[in-house]
Amino acid sequence: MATFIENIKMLNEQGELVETTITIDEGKIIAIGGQKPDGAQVIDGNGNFVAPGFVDVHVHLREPGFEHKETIATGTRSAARGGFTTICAMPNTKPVPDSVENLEYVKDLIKKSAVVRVLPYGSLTMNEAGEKRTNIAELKSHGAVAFSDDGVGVQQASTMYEQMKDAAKVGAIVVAHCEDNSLIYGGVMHEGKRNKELGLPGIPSVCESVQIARDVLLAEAAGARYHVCHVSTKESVRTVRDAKKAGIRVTAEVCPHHLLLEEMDIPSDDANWKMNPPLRSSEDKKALIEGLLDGTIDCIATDHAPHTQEEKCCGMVGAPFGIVGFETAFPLLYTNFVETGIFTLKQLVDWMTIKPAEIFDLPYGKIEVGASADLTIIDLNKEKTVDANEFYSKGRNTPFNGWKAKGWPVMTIFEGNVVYKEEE
Ligand SMILES: NC(=O)N[C@@H](CC(=O)O)C(=O)O
Ligand SMILES: [Zn+2]
Repeated sequence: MATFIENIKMLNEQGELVETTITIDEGKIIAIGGQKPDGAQVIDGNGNFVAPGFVDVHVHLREPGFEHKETIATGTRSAARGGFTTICAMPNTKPVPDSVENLEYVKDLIKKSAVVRVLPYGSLTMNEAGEKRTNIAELKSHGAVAFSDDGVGVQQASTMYEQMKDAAKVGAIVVAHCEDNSLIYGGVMHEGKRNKELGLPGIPSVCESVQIARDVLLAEAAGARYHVCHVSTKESVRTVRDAKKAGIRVTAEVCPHHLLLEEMDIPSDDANWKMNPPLRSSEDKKALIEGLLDGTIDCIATDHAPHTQEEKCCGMVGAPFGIVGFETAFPLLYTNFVETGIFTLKQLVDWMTIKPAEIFDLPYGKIEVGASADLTIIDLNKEKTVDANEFYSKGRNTPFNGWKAKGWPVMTIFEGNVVYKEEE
């Protein structure tokens, strides 16, 4: 039976909101702006905004191996509640998808319990240990969406170079968490002003940018497609900008928290403010926003990284890095950047849909006839306070608890089925 969504507004090419209808059948969009087919089931959009289902190329679902933090079931329900319908799962699980066997195991788990589309990464090195290289061609042919050792940087240049050359041969994308281990200094937050006030060890900005600089040169030499995870510093933005100018095939993502927060916002030694890379200076934050606006940074990714309250209970030293992201990303960005006129609604939506989809060669992130019926219906006027206790994610680790925001997803549709509906 077809589904007919009426009383809905979508963005046109000019970025204006126009009233329309969307007809779905067999999981696909079959008409935009048409009449209700006989017998179709009707969804009333209540005059709300409909966006393509969000695409997030950097998420941590924790299963297999760390189910106490999150499972594929809870993580994908959390994604659906945030409006995400396609998410790329990072490989820092146990086991790591570093072999066909381990990748197939992860794919089976996804098939069993995911409520949205989960595309697993393969790792760059065995067990993400940075030593023995994985077989990129083989993992790609078994469905690895891209390749990363996210959670750690690849320390050895030759390891990265060899993997980039192998990736280039089969058109695979190398996705890098850039962090030079010799420059971490046991830091738990940005090496700047606030860490000194709090008496906590700092991670200097060069820890990230120096590895991006190395990698763009390696990508050039290898002819590889190279994507940088969670860019956080102004030097990183400049390095990516220069590399793009030189014609190197580099793309980059930025996380909502790095656009919204800076080191001086950290209220105390509270591990809900601990993530990797850390919140940087206000100049860094400004450079990230400029980088998005001038196209240096290509897309937004949440880096949804759930951890337990026990792990995050007792200050930054000793706590794991990472914060959850799915259920707050859109409203926080909409409220703080679109309502204030810094981004247009179209820019924000594009950075969360078509841009990441294009980088990763995915046929998603757009509303068009023939496309998968992945849709997010958003009430742009609805105002709500972030309440971590309401999250569908197992993680409560967010620095945004208590923030007021507008623009909440009220319904998420994946392959034609409603996978999230606002409770009321
Ligand atoms: N970002 C984080 O702070 N943590 C991530 C790892 C990562 O994305 O680097 C995690 O897996 O917890
Ligand atoms: Zn990372």
